[in-house]
Amino acid sequence: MQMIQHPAPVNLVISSGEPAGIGPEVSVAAALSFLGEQPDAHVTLVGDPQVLQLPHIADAIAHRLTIDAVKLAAPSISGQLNPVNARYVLDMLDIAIDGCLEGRFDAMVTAPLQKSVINDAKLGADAIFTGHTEYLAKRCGVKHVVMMLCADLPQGFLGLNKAATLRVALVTIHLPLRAVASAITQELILETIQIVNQDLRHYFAIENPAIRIAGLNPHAGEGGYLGSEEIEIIAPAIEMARGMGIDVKGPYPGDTMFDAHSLGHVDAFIAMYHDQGLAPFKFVSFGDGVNVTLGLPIIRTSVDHGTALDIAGKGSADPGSMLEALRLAYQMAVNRKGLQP
Ligand SMILES: NC(=O)C1=CN([C@@H]2O[C@H](COP(=O)(O)OP(=O)(O)OC[C@H]3O[C@@H](n4cnc5c(N)ncnc54)[C@H](O)[C@@H]3O)[C@@H](O)[C@H]2O)C=CC1
Ligand SMILES: NCC(=O)COP(=O)(O)O
Repeated sequence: MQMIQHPAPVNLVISSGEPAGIGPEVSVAAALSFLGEQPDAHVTLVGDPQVLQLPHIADAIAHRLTIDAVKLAAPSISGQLNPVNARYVLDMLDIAIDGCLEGRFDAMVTAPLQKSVINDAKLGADAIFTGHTEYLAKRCGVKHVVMMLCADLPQGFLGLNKAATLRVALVTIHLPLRAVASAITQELILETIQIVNQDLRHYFAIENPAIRIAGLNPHAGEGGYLGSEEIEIIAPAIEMARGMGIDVKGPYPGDTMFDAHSLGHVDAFIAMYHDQGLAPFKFVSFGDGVNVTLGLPIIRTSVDHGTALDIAGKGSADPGSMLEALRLAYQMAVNRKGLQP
């Protein structure tokens, strides 16, 4: 008799983020919903049980949830940042990263942390802590990673005649605006296009991704009268990528690149800097978007929102983005393993 093998469960790990923010509460709520809908998933939730405040958990999912307890340095009060607990936040991240690198977890999902309090804690790092993305790149020994945000938009929204997915990737990430123009090089743009193209194929099962890329200046430089980066840097990088067989078009003016009609046939939009890409993204999707780090040897997804200190501990935080981050991490892990969901 032929035995049908049940695929191994997909193991996800959650770092529950800044303890004074909404990270712990959205992590618990989303993990329980996700385990309820996905019978072959296992979730390890990392954090201090005092902060996580787990409710009663139904037997049907309790055996697929593990708590990896990390102790806070000092009791946490919702809405009040305490640099003493910054090490705790990084320790949780390290547990998730190490577990993914060692193959104990298939993917990691991060709740929001507060960048400022990590810096206030002066943990001995020589560089400013700018976010998970850069921290993950460093910990994984990768020079270039790409931040990409994704959201499913329903039929009817923005006049869409069918549901579509908006994906927005960034060439530069957490940089002061005045540093952006000098950071943009042909090499950086070409590598960004290559990483987006490769990971959309690998993790998102898109065979030949169609990519649009923005210019830097108003009207994409207006033929050189409003800036020369499009002519000297961006267009040549696009040509190189096209020469490698990548379906990328641009540079488009940043203010008109995102149009609802293109959502059906563009798999990813690439913006030159944080707010060029994330302002339009959050305007249409805030609340259930997902932040993915591309170019890593591991899978990492995250929420599209911050620590929301103003509502932490009040029970009003929406776990929707965290749930979507779990769903996407699961799907990416399944696609990587070549398994059918
Ligand atoms: N993945 C991460 O770790 C991220 C961390 N951050 C960090 O978060 C901190 C605060 O950022 P802000 O710009 O103030 O943005 P924020 O997203 O924390 O808050 C903006 C507004 O949205 C509301 N909000 C956010 N998430 C919500 C949710 N799930 N349910 C209901 N309402 C929600 C907040 O109450 C607030 O009014 C910063 O330190 C930033 O670095 C920001 C984005 C992502
Ligand atoms: N705007 C997105 C953001 O700040 C999240 O950054 P990261 O912590 O995921 O690097």
